[in-house]
Amino acid sequence: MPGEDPSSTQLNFDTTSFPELQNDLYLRAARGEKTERAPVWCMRQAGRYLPEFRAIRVEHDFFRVCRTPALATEVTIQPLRRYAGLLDAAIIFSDILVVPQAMGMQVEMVPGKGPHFPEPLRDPQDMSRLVDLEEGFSVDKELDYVYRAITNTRHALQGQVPLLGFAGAPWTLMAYMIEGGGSKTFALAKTWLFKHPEAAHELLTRIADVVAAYLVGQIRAGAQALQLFESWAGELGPADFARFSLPYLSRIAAFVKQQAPEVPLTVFAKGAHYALEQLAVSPFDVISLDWTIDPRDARRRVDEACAGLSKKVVLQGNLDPTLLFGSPDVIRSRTEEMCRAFGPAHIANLGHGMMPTHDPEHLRVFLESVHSASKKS
Ligand SMILES: Cc1c2[nH]c(c1CCC(=O)O)Cc1[nH]c(c(CCC(=O)O)c1C)Cc1[nH]c(c(CCC(=O)O)c1C)Cc1[nH]c(c(C)c1CCC(=O)O)C2
Repeated sequence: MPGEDPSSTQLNFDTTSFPELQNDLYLRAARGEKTERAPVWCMRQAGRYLPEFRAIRVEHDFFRVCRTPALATEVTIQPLRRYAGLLDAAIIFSDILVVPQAMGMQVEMVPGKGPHFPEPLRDPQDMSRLVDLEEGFSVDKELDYVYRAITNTRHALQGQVPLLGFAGAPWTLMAYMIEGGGSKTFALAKTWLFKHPEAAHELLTRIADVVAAYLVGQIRAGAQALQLFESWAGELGPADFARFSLPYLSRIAAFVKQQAPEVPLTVFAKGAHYALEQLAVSPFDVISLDWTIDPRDARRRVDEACAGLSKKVVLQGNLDPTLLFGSPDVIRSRTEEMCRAFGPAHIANLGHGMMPTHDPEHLRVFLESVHSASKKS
C-alpha cells in the first residue's frame, strides 16, 4: 500500500512468494546490462548517522537488533523511508561478526569502541573451541535469525528495491577472531599467517565453508544479490592477498555461483587495488572499490584483464566517505566527476561505509547528485 509504514505490517516468513520488484536498476546494472542511470546505495546506509537508528539503539543492544526480525527489518527500511525514491537497493541490517558468533565465539558491541571478543583465538589449539561443520554444526540453524530477518524484510519492502545480503570474507573474520577487535597492526593475526600458516589455512577454510553455506541460505531466504566484505584486504600485500585471501574469496564465490548462478555477487576487498586484475577474472560480477583508486584506471585494468573472456565486470564505488563532510557544492561536483570517470557499468556508492558523524542531509546531496549526473551524461 503506498504511503503505509512498511514496518507496521505483520511478520511474514513465507519464502515461496514475494512482492513484485518495481525498481530493478541495481540488478540489471550488476548483471552488466546497460541502464538508464547508475543505481546508487551506500554501505552502512542503516546506521548511527541516522537519528531514527540511534533511537532504536537506545532501547536495544546491537546484536538484539540483528536477532529480532521486526527490528532488523525496521532499521533496514529506515534509510529507504528517509530517502524515498533515491536509493536503489536495501542491505539487510546485520553484521559480519554474526559468523564468528555462530562458530561458537562470544562477541560484544562496546559503545564508542566497536566489536570486542572477550576470548579471542590466541594460538592454533584454540580452534578446538570452534564448532565444527563436520560435527553436526548447522549454519542454517545457527543463523536462522538472519534468514528470518531477510524474508520478513523482503515482504516489508513491498518490492520497492532489491534486498542485498552480505557476509564478511575469511581473512577479515579471522583477523577479528584472533585480534579480538579492531587493530592497528594486525600483529596477532599476521603472526598466525607467518608462524602457523597451516593452522591459518585451516581456519580460513573453515570460515569459508561456513560463509559459503550462509550466503546460499541468505539467497534461499530472499536475498537478491550478495556482497562479500574483505575489509582488511589492504593489510596484506599482493603476495599474501594471493595466498590468504583470494583463494577463499574465489572458493566462496564459486560455491555460491554453482548453487545460484543468477544471483549477482560483489566483492569489496578494501585496499586491494593491487589485485584488481585477479579479482576481475574471479567468479565475482561486481568489484566494489575504495577511493584510493582512480575509476578510469580501474576500468581500463579490469577490461584488459577480461579481454578475450566473455565477462564484463561491473564496478561499484567509490567516493571518499569523508567528502560528505564537505559542502553540498563540493559533494555535488565530486560526485558528478566520479560518475563521469566510471562511465557505464557503474553502481554508485561510497568507497567505504557511512560514519556516525555524517550529516544525513549530505548523504541526500550525494544520492541526488548521482541521479542528476547520470541524466546529464
Ligand atoms: C568490518 C565490518 C564490521 N561490520 C561490517 C563490516 C564490513 C564493512 C566495513 O568494512 O565497514 C558490515 C556491516 N555492519 C553493519 C552493516 C549493516 C548494513 C548496512 O550497510 O547498512 C554491514 C554491512 C551494521 C553495523 N555494524 C556496526 C554498527 C554500529 C554499531 C552500533 O550501532 O552501535 C552498524 C550500524 C558495528 C560494527 N561492526 C563492525 C565494526 C568495525 C563495527 C563498529 C563500527 C563503529 O563503531 O562505527 C564489523
